[in-house]
Amino acid sequence: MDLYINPAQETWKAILQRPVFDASALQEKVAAVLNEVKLNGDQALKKYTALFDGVELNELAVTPDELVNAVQSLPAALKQAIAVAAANIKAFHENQLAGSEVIETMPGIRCWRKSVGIEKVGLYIPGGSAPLFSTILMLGIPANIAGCKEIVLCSPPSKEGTLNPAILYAAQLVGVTRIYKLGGVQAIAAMAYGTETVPQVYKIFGPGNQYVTCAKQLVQQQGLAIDMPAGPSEVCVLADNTANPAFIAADLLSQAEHGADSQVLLVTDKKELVTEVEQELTRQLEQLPRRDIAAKALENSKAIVMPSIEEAIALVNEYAAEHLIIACENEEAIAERISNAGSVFLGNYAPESVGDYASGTNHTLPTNGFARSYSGVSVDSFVKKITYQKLSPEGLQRIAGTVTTMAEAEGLQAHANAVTIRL
Ligand SMILES: NC(=O)c1ccc[n+]([C@@H]2O[C@H](COP(=O)([O-])OP(=O)(O)OC[C@H]3O[C@@H](n4cnc5c(N)ncnc54)[C@H](O)[C@@H]3O)[C@@H](O)[C@H]2O)c1
Ligand SMILES: N[C@H](CO)Cc1c[nH]c[nH+]1
Ligand SMILES: [Zn+2]
Repeated sequence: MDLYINPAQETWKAILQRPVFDASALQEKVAAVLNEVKLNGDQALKKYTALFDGVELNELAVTPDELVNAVQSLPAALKQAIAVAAANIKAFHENQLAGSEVIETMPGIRCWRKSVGIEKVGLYIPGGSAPLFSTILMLGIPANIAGCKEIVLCSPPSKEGTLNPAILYAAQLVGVTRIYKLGGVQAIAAMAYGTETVPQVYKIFGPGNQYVTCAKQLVQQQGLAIDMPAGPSEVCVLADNTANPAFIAADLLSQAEHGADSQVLLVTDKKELVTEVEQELTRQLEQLPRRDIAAKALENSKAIVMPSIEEAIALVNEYAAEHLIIACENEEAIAERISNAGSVFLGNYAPESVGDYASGTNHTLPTNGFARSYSGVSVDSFVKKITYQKLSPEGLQRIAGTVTTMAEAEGLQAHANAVTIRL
């Protein structure tokens, strides 16, 4: 990790940059794949699956036999863990479905708003380097609560042309309606445009690598809704002298192991803590099966010593991390002052990985500074909010003058007439 001590404010922006890659070359490559799928449908999907995933598929859809086998083959302990996680995620998200209260703005004029599930949604489940079946719970459960009717899922196949049984099990558990062996740009293209096999959806959800994220952004420019740019995972730990260096190192490594393009940050007012955390990182890294990936991510990562916790909070808000852990005394008071973060973990006993799997909050979160303006996925992401109104004859009489005066001032006589004709 690069170390910065008391950096001047003018340097923060440069220090807090995410790992950069050549976005122009990426966009060109992604746009070409999107276009080919749009033109050639399934044939292009199979071509790119062979090219990028190294497998020739005859069938893109998962078969009923594969679904049955997945349920049978999954260990009972994993099914039990998935059940506990799913129950917590359901409990947290169910509470988000807002009721439709009727507001009488004037006597005889009643207005209300109702959340209606987006009919067809597409879920992208990453699977390039790890089969993230937990993401199915994070997307499928709110989609279900929202009342989405068609829930399409795409995830990259293995070299043997299979999907991990845990992916197939979780998909069935949350009520996914169609499952396809498709990854990367080709998966996003299939759901965005539709092909002979894959139905077109109205909104695409889910995290992914740089190809997936770029494809989602390009189809958004073409008019399709997406959840948000949820790219390489990040965590920022804000720590003072009450923090435990071994816990911090474990938290940093938990996100570093996602991918070489992940970034983790330690921000503290205690210089010695950095040395202690670095020693722990070395010790814990050696024991990780994904140590090569995590070690690469640590090369993109930073430890920043600030003169005070006050300034550390300002820097953390500037960074807008996907995940923020506050391992400080007065963590609740500090949390009140956080204005930019995807999800916040308070105290020494809230490791970020509990949020990744099972505490109940959603792990599909904005990365790359997008937490300044985007929220993570919730039930809201899966609904449209339709407004309604009903007026009585007396209600219309009451508001007529207001509307006709305004319509005539805008020079829109037909608007005014639509009111006066009824009086
Ligand atoms: N922000 C969040 O909420 C969140 C949540 C979970 C995971 N993530 C992130 O999701 C990412 C998952 O990435 P992943 O790679 O493991 O899986 P992935 O499923 O996103 O990507 C795999 C696909 O990428 C495509 N691909 C690979 N190399 C390519 C190339 N050279 N050209 C074109 N396409 C190519 C392939 O089609 C492959 O199927 C990680 O970066 C992780 O940090 C983020
Ligand atoms: N940390 C990821 C979001 O950035 C989510 C995840 C899934 N599995 C493990 N972690
Ligand atoms: Zn994670």
